[in-house]
Amino acid sequence: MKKKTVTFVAKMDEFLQSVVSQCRDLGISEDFHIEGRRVDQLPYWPIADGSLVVLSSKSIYPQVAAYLPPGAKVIIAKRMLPYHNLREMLEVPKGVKVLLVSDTEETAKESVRLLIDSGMDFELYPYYPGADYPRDIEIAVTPGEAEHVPGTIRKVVDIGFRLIDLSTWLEIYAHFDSDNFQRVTARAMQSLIDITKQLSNEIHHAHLLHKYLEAIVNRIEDAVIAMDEKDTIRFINQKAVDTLHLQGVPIQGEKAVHCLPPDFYEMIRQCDENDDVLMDWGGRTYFFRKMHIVMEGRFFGSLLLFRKAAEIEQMEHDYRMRLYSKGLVAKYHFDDICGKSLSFQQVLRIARKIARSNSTVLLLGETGTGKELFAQAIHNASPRRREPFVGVNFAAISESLLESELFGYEEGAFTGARKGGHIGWFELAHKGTIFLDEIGDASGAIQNRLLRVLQERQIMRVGGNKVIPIDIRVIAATNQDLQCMVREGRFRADLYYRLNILPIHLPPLRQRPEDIPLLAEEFIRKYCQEMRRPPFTLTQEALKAMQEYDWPGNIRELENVMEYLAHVVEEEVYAIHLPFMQESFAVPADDVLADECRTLCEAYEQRGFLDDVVAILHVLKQQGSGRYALGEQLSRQGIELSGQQVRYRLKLLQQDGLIHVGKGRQGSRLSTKGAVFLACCEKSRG
Ligand SMILES: Nc1ncnc2c1ncn2[C@@H]1O[C@H](COP(=O)(O)OP(=O)(O)OP(=O)(O)O)[C@@H](O)[C@H]1O
Repeated sequence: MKKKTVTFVAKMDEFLQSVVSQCRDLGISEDFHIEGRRVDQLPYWPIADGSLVVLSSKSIYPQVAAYLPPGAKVIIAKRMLPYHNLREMLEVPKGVKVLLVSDTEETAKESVRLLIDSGMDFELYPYYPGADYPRDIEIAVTPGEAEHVPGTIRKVVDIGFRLIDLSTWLEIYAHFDSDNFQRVTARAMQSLIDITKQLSNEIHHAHLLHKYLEAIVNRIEDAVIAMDEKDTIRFINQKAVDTLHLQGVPIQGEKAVHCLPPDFYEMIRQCDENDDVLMDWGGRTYFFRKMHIVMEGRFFGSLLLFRKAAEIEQMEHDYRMRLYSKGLVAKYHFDDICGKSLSFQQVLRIARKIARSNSTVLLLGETGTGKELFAQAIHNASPRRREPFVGVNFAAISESLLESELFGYEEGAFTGARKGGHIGWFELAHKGTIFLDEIGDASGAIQNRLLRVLQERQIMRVGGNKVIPIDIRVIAATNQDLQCMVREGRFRADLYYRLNILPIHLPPLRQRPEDIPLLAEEFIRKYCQEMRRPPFTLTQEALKAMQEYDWPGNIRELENVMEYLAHVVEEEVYAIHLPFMQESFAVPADDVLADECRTLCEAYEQRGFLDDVVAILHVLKQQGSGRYALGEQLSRQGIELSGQQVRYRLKLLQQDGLIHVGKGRQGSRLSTKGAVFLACCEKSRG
């Protein structure tokens, strides 16, 4: 039997195409011959006689009327939203203003009604070409009419053309007295069941995702609370529940003001967005941060993160310990640097200022003036203090190793290269400071590579081809005259200018003698404490000698002298105790003490004790010692003396004032006279 014809008429092709696919999906094409006409095609493509005519909307009837076959039955299609596309609508945040865009006022309003009926929770505004609309709307939804969306809209969700609804199909089947409509409803129901299944799967997935996120947030070390724009708590993790002692209190979905501790709520209310603050609550200090949750430009609430400050300090401590274990830590601070002379105070002031900047520093000064100390103090006073401090000494490492140590190397870069490659000092110093000590000793080849690193702030490992960006602050130091080296062509001028941005000149100790007593006292305290012995004092005579001395080794030399004295002197230090005086003091021709020592020397020789006595005094010159340890030391030198013999000789030396014998376990030490005596004996023996 020939199929009856149903002709659909619409303004747009897209509508007709969607009808064709709907007919195919629901099996309608098996019962009827389906035709489609655009309104503008009707003058030259007539509708067949006997065809049932279905119009896409009432509004086109006046344009169609003239082309209807005589006696043709006309139905106005009722339309429904394509539910299988509504999923996209779920991505639009709830409660926002949405523009519903269609081609006519009638269809726009109808679509709004359909969306509201389907439970969509938006503020919907119908829009059609020429209509007015609130300008703050940023999202539009359209049933296949995207070309009408105004240009101010940022995001468009096209849910596709509205479909013909079941009641219209029923009308079509009824018109032709066909019984097959049940099959159509069965298929329509099946497609609804499919959509429902799909949605329920998605809800299941969303539920799983929520659980998954909950598990993650519960594992975060921070306490986390998320509140919506009305201050209702939407999420709280276990850490926050424990910290605020909220176990068993209903929280999720409750107003924060009703369930959080009042003083805590007040505190978070006053906190500014994105501000890291330390706050005291419940007798503890917390590190606190509040962030606004903004999506699609709309405020959705706040996220609060907080944590005990002590925990953060512990973390920082652990991190520093890791750096310590790798030796990447600067231990000195400006407070450890002694010196009250005007010239030194001036240097300290400049260094403190420079520390705050990120620029390259060049420390200049003789050996032992404190260049490394300053480099560490500058790092520790800089914003990079929590990051690594890596010291490289160009004088202490061989040229062959230097390049690979500085820049690292890739696996297989050379014979003996470690598996997996090796990270270089520049990379280790990333985010921190690199201290290039004795830079004047860098070879020409290394100077070239250093210059490139300083210019480009990136390195390439030896044997590698990957450029690694590095963020480092450079502090260089030298006791050489770099300017002179540049003039002589031994140091690259461009490297010198790259380094000499913030120069600091450390004065030699001889130029600030007023600092000597203070520094000496500091070192006496340090070494006496270390050796667990009572502190000694410097006599005026000793201090004068120290202030007149040249100190070629500067503060390092002063420190060594104080360490030496801590070993060899008892209570008071005279000039003669000072090692640098001993050479000049050795055998002063007209000195009474020297005469006395010479006589003693002869006396010991006559008694046959001289070798033993000189050996004993030598041991005690190196360090103070108890009787038993002294015996052992002498035995190692091949001088075998019984305990009794050692005791006897020590008694003689004490009587002659050559040693001081300490109380109890303190042991014996060389005296000033002992030092002169030793010098005399050595001199007389040649
Ligand atoms: N102003 C100071 N106060 C206290 N200690 C100091 C001071 N200056 C230097 N020192 C001490 O002197 C010793 C030498 O200092 P440092 O190693 O920093 O000198 P340097 O100029 O880098 O020497 P070099 O050029 O030989 O490497 C260190 O033990 C340091 O602690």
